[in-house]
Amino acid sequence: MKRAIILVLDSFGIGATPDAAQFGDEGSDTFGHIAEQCANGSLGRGPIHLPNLAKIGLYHAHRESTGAFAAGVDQTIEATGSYGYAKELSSGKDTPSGHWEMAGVPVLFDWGYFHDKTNSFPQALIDAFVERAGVDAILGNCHSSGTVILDELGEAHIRTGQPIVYTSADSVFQIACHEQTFGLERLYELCEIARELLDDYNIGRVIARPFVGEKSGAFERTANRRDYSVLPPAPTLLDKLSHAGGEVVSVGKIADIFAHQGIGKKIKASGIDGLFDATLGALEQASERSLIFSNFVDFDSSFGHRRDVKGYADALEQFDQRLPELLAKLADDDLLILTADHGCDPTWAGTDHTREHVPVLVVGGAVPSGSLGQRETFADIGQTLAAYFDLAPMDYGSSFLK
Ligand SMILES: O=P(O)(O)O[C@H]1O[C@H](CO)[C@@H](O)[C@H]1O
Ligand SMILES: [Mn+2]
Ligand SMILES: [Mn+2]
Repeated sequence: MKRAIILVLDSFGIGATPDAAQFGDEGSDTFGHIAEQCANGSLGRGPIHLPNLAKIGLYHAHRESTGAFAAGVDQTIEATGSYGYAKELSSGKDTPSGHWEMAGVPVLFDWGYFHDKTNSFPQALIDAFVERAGVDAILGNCHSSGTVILDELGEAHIRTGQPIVYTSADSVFQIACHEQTFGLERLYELCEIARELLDDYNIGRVIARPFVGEKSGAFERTANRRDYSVLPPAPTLLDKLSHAGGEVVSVGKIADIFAHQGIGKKIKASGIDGLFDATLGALEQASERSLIFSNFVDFDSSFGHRRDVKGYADALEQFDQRLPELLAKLADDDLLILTADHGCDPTWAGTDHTREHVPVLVVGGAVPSGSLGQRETFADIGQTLAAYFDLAPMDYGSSFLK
């Protein structure tokens, strides 16, 4: 059977790219810095232990990317998979760019951004949004971490009914509203209004950020997050496979990231275990010529952006422990690719993504084992899958298949 699985460990970078300085990210290394803090004892836990990822080449890929093994890892584990690391061709270090590029379509234009840290949004945009949304005003209007801003403005939002609107270094317009007092459906309506208004500003995503709780310090964001993305700039591997009669199964937020283009089945799940279970379930049901595409968002949203180094390390180990279950379900011709969409070094200043190499770890008989070396673009993944599924070649990338 020919089935492919892509697991995206959202934000799991393995070392700065050569152009990282242009992003203020020179020296960033999501995996390396997590491993370093685990090994030096500052987190109150021992060295990081990812034996199953190491067996398919994670430690070696990181060493090729940075020049040295990560601190405290077991260097004696032999890498039996195909492993390498990839640079990003896209101009940004955001989630849609990373995912579209791995599906063969890099983002070569510049997104629109709201650069100002305060009073971030143009008055004309705020006026149009407030009027169409039927609210008195907005709260926020600044750059912020999504959890910090809830502590600051969550109570005011409940009191006034005014939506909290914020952005970051990403091309995003995020709207946080309380699920009960404001209403989830109404939040989604506001996001659709914003999506229409923001096309003029070339903004990649509007994100609904529902939350619950009553008081500052006790607010929690829920799994009902929804991303409203613009369409990818060209047909992706997903479109091509779907048109050729294959099936693309989205697990987690993949469908949202691709603006629902080229997706057959959509499976929602949350948490590392929930997403892993959903991926295993999808694989059990998958027929010939299907692609299961899973995004593990928690690495990014719960740990990377939160600068929670221990949380990130623990989550990686949790993921690693689940990996053998998936490997055991692979048929001979299946192809499994583990990768990431950008970095989000939890030891880095600020709360934004970091411009990093991503791991490219491949399991499957079709790809020769050993080092895949440095890949010039994430699009090598899309090109490999196009070849694997006998589709016309993508415009970018070169295949790992010989
Ligand atoms: O701080 P939170 O709300 O998690 O926001 C983060 O999540 C957004 C989408 O990945 C990014 O733009 C980043 O700012
Ligand atoms: Mn991401
Ligand atoms: Mn992110």
